[in-house]
Amino acid sequence: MPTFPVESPHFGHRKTQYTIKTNGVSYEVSPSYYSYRFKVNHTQKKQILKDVNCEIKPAAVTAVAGPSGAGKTTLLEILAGVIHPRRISGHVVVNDQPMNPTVFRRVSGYIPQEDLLFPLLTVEETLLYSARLRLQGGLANAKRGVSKLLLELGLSHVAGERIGGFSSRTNRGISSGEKRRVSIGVDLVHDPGVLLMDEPTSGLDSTSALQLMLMLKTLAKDRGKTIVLTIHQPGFRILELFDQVVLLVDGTVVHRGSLDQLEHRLTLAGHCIPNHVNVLEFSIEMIKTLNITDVELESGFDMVAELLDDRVNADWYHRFKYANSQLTEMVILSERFGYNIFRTKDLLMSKMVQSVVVGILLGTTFKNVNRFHIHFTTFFFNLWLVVIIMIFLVYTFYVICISY
Ligand SMILES: Nc1ncnc2c1ncn2[C@@H]1O[C@H](COP(=O)(O)OP(=O)(O)OP(=O)(O)O)[C@@H](O)[C@H]1O
Repeated sequence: MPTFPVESPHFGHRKTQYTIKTNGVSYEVSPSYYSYRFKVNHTQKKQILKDVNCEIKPAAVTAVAGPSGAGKTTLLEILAGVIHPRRISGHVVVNDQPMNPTVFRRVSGYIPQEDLLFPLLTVEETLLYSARLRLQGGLANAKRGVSKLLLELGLSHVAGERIGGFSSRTNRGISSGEKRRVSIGVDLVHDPGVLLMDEPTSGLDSTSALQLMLMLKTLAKDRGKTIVLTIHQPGFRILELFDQVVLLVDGTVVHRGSLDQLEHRLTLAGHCIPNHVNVLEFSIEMIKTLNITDVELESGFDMVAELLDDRVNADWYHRFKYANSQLTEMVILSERFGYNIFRTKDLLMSKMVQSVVVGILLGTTFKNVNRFHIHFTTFFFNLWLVVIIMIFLVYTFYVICISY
């Protein structure tokens, strides 16, 4: 019986390649769920993906393209195991076995559209904390991995610079392209076999976008990574780097395969692609007129006939080991938190003072309760005051924590 390979990561070591297939995947959102998230009143279920079949090939770059709202991000979240297979109909299989999202998320890297980085840490520190959390072998091994990664991502020249805020003029930090590469680095640090990226080139100028895509292509070609990304309007040179394209419209796949095949289909359907427009851009424009029944979809893969039972999933799970103990993780996270706090001394002090003042004000309002002959002793007043102040302090810490 084949087993799902989960190996402890080693930099430079060629790891197992991954193929991901979706078999008849549909995704519906129930009214209560999306009313809550999107604050709208709907009574009917909303179907976001309909019967999606596709194959994500190993050691290749696959682009999921389509007009806005086509369901690209949703498909990527399903492929990444962010949306649990229980919430979809159909199957997602990884190396011919049902996806176990818990394990899969650990052997893959999912990079959302927004860069979720700590603005006050430097590029090197950001990667180092991620490496310490995800790699075995302690600080020395993490440092070795990070210096290799900095070179690979072309970030050595900004290693000591802070990431910086997005709107802050005083703490502008590194460029958007560099931030994107750091985000990729954070997920690349444990050498995952699969990288899933939502709009990696959005907000980048054409040169930075091309550089980033060239780097991803190298990762796929030279290091055997399975790369899936969503993309909006790629330029001509970026298009050449895609090994295959999954074109989505209204939650349905209208093309999967190479761009040459897409061009061939458009020509067969009687369309003439203008010289200055690339084939993907043109097909997204023409998508409504592209009759998908005219030309059969390329049959890129055989359906997985038989899915293995849950015992295999259990086996995957037990074979996986975290790089560090929970205690070590807590120490590393506390250290990172401390760093951030230390670098925001002014903010921390003002929040502390604010908490104490508000706590005292709120606490003293209950002093008058005595006048209404309720038996609160001085002890209870003081206790109440301390509780209020503590709640505000914990809240302040929490707010600072989630802000960074
Ligand atoms: N949880 C949800 N509840 C309700 N609607 C949702 C939910 N998730 C996605 N949608 C809707 O599904 C559709 C597809 O969303 P998705 O974000 O996948 O599209 P997209 O192709 O990535 O769009 P864009 O290119 O603009 O980012 C959109 O109309 C979106 O509003």
